[in-house]
Amino acid sequence: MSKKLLESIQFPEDLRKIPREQLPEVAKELREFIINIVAVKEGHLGASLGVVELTIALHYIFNTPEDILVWDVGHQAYGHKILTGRKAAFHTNRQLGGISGFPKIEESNYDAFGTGHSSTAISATLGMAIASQLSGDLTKQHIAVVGDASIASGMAFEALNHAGVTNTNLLIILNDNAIGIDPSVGALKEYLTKVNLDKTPDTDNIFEALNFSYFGPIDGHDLPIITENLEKLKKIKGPKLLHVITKKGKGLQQAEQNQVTYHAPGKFDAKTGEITQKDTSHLPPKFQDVFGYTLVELAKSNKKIVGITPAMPTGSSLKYMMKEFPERAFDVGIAEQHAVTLSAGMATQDYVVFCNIYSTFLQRAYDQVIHDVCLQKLPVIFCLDRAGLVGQDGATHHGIFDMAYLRCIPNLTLVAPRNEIELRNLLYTAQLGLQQPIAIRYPRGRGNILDWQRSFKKIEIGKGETIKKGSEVAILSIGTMATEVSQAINLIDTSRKEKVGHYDMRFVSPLDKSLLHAVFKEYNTLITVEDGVISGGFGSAVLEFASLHKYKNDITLLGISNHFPEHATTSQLKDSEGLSSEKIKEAILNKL
Ligand SMILES: Cc1ncc(C[n+]2csc(CCOP(=O)(O)OP(=O)(O)O)c2C)c(N)n1
Ligand SMILES: CC(=O)[C@@H](O)[C@H](O)COP(=O)(O)O
Ligand SMILES: [Mg+2]
Repeated sequence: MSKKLLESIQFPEDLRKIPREQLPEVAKELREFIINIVAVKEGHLGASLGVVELTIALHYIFNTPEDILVWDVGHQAYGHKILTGRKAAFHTNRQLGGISGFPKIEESNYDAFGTGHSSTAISATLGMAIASQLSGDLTKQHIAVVGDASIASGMAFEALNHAGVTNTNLLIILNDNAIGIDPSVGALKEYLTKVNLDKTPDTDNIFEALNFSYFGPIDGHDLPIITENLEKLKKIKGPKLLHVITKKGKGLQQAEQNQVTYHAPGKFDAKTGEITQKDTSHLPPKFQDVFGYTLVELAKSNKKIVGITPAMPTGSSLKYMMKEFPERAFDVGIAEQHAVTLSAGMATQDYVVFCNIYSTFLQRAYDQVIHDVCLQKLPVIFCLDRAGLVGQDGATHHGIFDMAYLRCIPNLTLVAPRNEIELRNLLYTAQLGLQQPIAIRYPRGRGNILDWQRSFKKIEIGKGETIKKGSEVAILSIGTMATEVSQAINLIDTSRKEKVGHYDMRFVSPLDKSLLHAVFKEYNTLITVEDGVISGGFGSAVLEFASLHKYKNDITLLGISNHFPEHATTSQLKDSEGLSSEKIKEAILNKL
């Protein structure tokens, strides 16, 4: 058997030694390599398969890492990682102690800029290109690879607007596969489709109107065509954009045909592409589905309800409402800032707006939350999915800051249900008519309750619940951390267990002051437990309360200390952050 070409490649300099006509064979091997490992280790699949040829061509034609290559989002950079020194480590992708699923500046000098959140690549690359210009380096190339859904985001447009009046060596590769995680949306998507079908006269070219030299569209799976175009572009000065048409999931039939599922399919058969089926019928629901199905239920009787998602209809399960009430559910694309202010606008007109955003992505719309929603006391209902530790996506995606960054905003109610039923009841309560905005945070994954579709009950705003009474140590938990706390208490022997009380505080803002006064008076020792950063979070709120009321109790805060947790399973992460039931038990025993 002939030796595989990929075996000879550790770094792009090895790739560049391979004759150009053999590059399609490298592409075939690289695809197989990605499929074989992702099939077992899981991760993002379709996006990387779609850019195999592009990845090879970029490293072949440009002198990376001297020429700078930035991947937007970075979920498509598996081929890039494999060709830049991480082939042997690729089986550790997204695992504890392994390489990151996204480009990471400290992982390799080929990862010019860390990513995970979308639409940052043009700004970052432009920054590098301007820096090169200032340093007098006029030959270095600066390349940003951006997807069709990501380029429609506000940040990308801001960068295009700036880049167009520079004379930098900036090359944007628009990787247009007409889909994000879900199908791309909006007028720009329609425009790109027209360009692709050659139905737009050149004078209308939107990128040329922004002073870019525009090239394409070209077939992004045809290596001779891509390499030829990149060679040509190397010699052209100033900002330029190459429009490349690719197919997400290219090379794996199932992934090409079912692009949404194969964005990140979990385990699958590398040969057939068949996803390893798990029987989930006996499992409790995912929190996202509790949101999605409950919203449909509520929207049936409350005609004022609308749902908004920035590009995550599948991940958030807003897709159920989009199917049932297409005129009242909106996917606005990767546009978190717009999603928030759009919600504010609709709320002024007395619509009951459920704006569902992953906790980590709401970070991008912080000013809109403060300035457009909370300052005006508009009763937008924020549903923050993926709050807490999310697992293998790692540092860029953990939803661990929301309690700290939202709790300080006046007029905003901040609540974390401890289970599916509470989430359902909070969604119900929120649409009954609130006088101010509310943020409901809940985690990735499943809960514990099978019969969660019970009749609705109103939840009193600002009221916590006593789960278990004790005498010496009170545990104050927020959200689904209640489960770990209950398990921790159950691990303690009966005589000491009785001394431990457990309170689900539910609301981070407003705090349940009467419950807190009672707890501070009954117990000497308090432990707060949260799946968020300690600085400024829920435990900090309890400390502020203690200070204000001059309580001198012993208080310990459990949560995430001042660092960025990496990628690993959520249970591994909970353990390393001191938030597993075992670690919480130890913290309790230390106090007994
Ligand atoms: C700010 C932000 N919002 C949402 C996401 C979630 N997300 C990850 S990939 C993706 C779609 C990207 O689509 P596109 O840019 O077309 O790349 P493709 O997956 O098609 O390669 C989305 C919405 C994100 N990473 N960052
Ligand atoms: C790259 C990205 O941002 C998304 O694909 C993200 O990984 C989705 O996360 P969930 O799997 O939690 O929906
Ligand atoms: Mg796309």
